[in-house]
This record gives sequence, C-alpha cells and structure tokens, in this order.
Amino acid sequence: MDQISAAGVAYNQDLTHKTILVGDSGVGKTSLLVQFDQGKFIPGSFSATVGIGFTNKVLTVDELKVRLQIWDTAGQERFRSVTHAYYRDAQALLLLYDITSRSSFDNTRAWLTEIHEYAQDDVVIMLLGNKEYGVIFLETSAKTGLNVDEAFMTVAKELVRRSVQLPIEPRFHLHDLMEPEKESSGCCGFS
Ligand SMILES: Nc1nc2c(ncn2[C@@H]2O[C@H](COP(=O)(O)OP(=O)(O)OP(=O)(O)O)[C@@H](O)[C@H]2O)c(=O)[nH]1
Repeated sequence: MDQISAAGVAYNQDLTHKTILVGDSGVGKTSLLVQFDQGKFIPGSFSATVGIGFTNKVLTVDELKVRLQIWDTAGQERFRSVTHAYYRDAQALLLLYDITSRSSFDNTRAWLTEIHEYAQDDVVIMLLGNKEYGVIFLETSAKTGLNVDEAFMTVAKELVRRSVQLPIEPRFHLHDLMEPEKESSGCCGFS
C-alpha cells in the first residue's frame, strides 16, 4: 500500500528494488557491498566472486522505507552471460570502475553497451569510481555545473581543516631563553 512521505510523495514501501553491482573484476564490488552492509573493509588477497549473491538493505528516504536487494556479480568475462540474465529485472545498476585502473574505466563503455542491451530502458544507472589515491577526488562537469562549486569549496574546507589541525606555533618560547630568575637581594627592587 502507498505511504505518503513528509514531502508528500506517495510510495509503496513493500516494493523491493533489485539493484545490481557490475564492473570489471577487481574494481571492488564485493568490498563496496561489505562496507555498506557491515561497515568494514577486509584488505588482503583478492578472491574473485564466482557466481552471484545478494544482500537485502532497507534505507530511509524522506521517512519512507526503501527496500534494496543488492546483487553482487562476478566481474570476470567467463561469468558475463550469467550476469546478463539478471539485468532484465533490475531497477538500478551500479557500474563500478577502479580510479587507479585506466582499463577498468575504459571498459565502462562496453558495460554500458551491455546494460542498454539487456536492462530495462528506465533502469537507474550510477557510475562509481572506487578506490583512492590518497587525494581528494570529485568528478565535475563544466557543462552542467555538476560539482563545480563543490570542488573549490572542498579545497577551501580542506585548507581550513589543515590550518586548524596544524596551528603555526613558535618553535620556542621567549621565557625558555631567559635566564632563570636570580634570588632577589633586595638591593635593587622597587618598593
Ligand atoms: N585500497 C583499496 N582497495 C580496494 C578497495 N576496494 C576493493 N579493494 C581491493 O581490491 C581487490 C578486489 O576487490 P573485490 O571487492 O573483491 O573486487 P570485485 O569487483 O568484487 O571483483 P570480482 O568479484 O572479481 O568481480 C581486493 O583486494 C580489495 O581488498 C578500495 O576502495 N580501496
């Protein structure tokens, strides 16, 4: 039955939205889902997903419960035909690439071609750049203005954060240089 959110949106909370993670092997699909589901990252040796499995998550959007059934697929080429079979029922697809791997980004074009071929026309598609270089990362569009303000604001915030964390302190204090106070002889004091 439809529920009305605080924002006046009618939405059936009983619906489960099939959401699929796709992308090259090793881009981090399983790791992303584990992080989202369990809030942890297990570094170490990479074991490629074989087959397909799902995790259920319920999110709250404007006070509405949104049920996601998130499928983690195997990125290896030999499992591709299995993955295609799942595209048809998907309401959302998260296409991952690894920002440290150029080939995984180049291959997103082929992934999108497959998505357009096998998935529903109105599927929600999100491109995600996973992993990190230890630098701030944002994608922008000078055309649409996407993240343009955010890019400069993010840098400005980081500059402020660093200056707050690392205040410029004098390396020594004046009183460290002064001779220890001599015992007052009483001869020269002011009274
Ligand atoms: N540094 C770093 N390593 C990551 C990140 N995400 C995943 N990894 C590592 O990348 C390797 C591959 O991650 P997986 O999550 O198994 O990749 P996958 O996309 O599920 O791979 P397939 O199952 O073969 O499709 C593992 O060694 C992870 O620990 C990340 O955000 N940062």
